[in-house]
Amino acid sequence: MTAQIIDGKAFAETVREKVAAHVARLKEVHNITPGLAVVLVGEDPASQVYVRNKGKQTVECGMNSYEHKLSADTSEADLLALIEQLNADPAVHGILVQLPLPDHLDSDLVINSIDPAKDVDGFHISNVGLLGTGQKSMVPCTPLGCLMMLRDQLGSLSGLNAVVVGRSNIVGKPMAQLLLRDSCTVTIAHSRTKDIEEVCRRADILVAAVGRPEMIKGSWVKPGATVIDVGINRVEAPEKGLREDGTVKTKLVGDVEFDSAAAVAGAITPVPGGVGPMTIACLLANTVTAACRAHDLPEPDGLTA
Ligand SMILES: Nc1nc2c(c(=O)[nH]1)N[C@@H](CN(C=O)c1ccc(C(=O)N[C@@H](CCC(=O)O)C(=O)O)cc1)CN2
Repeated sequence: MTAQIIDGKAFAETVREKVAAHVARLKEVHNITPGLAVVLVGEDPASQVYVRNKGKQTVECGMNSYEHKLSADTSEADLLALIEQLNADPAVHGILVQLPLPDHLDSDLVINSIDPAKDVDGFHISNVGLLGTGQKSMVPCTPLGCLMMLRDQLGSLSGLNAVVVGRSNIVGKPMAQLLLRDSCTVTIAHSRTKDIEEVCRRADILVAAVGRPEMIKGSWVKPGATVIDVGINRVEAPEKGLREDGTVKTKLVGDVEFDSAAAVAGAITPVPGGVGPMTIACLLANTVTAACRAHDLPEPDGLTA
């Protein structure tokens, strides 16, 4: 294995330390405590874990955490009423609705009902438009985390060929916008892309965000490339044996076949322990940024795009 492993867990820790330091200053100098409201609808087990971790890390950084757990059959009207209440609450600087939402709720409608200034996920249509036109916006957490790791690894990204595999609104598209803003030559590849392996092999920066376990093989990676794996896929791992109930144990893998890619790449993020921890760290960073903007105060250095 030749690639340097980019330690997202350690990097996220440094981001959280910066957040905590800025929160302490906001409290001491301005008597402001940033507040993050997280809304969870339903009982999806993975979402419950993410929401618990968000609340815990928010408090650990010195901010206020407001958790709203709603039953899976919550009506759209009730959810929109809660968001309206949070929009109006001056103690709440950031609002996040955990995705995915149950099928009967219209995610676009719900996200677009959040005050764009409090939209710490950066998913509101106004923030999408601002990012796309190079204006100040809230930046989606996962792509922001990827960008921070890339800048830390490579310094200037200017002129590099970047290929983003995946065109989701949450990761692929905003990731491409951020790379373009850093003057990369950007290609978005997806399920219909012709010669996708060849397209990927041209990438100095390869970001995998397709949600297909180990789709991208080492033979798709340009020697020395920086590979960012956004995928979090739970797959059966017969090599780990059986659980007590007789079912096969599972493990997490990314969208990149790690061993073969690490043999070729210059640097690569692992799964777990790569992009995932940066997602929550960047959410905390966005919350401090939102609080600073709400009070017309200078934003923290190095925590925005
Ligand atoms: N409103 C949002 N919903 C969702 C987002 C989001 O950014 N905003 N992203 C994902 C889930 N997510 C945060 O919400 C998230 C995913 C993964 C991790 C993480 O730390 N993963 C670990 C592995 C965890 C495990 O063992 O399962 C890792 O990769 O090391 C954090 C946050 C969808 N919904």
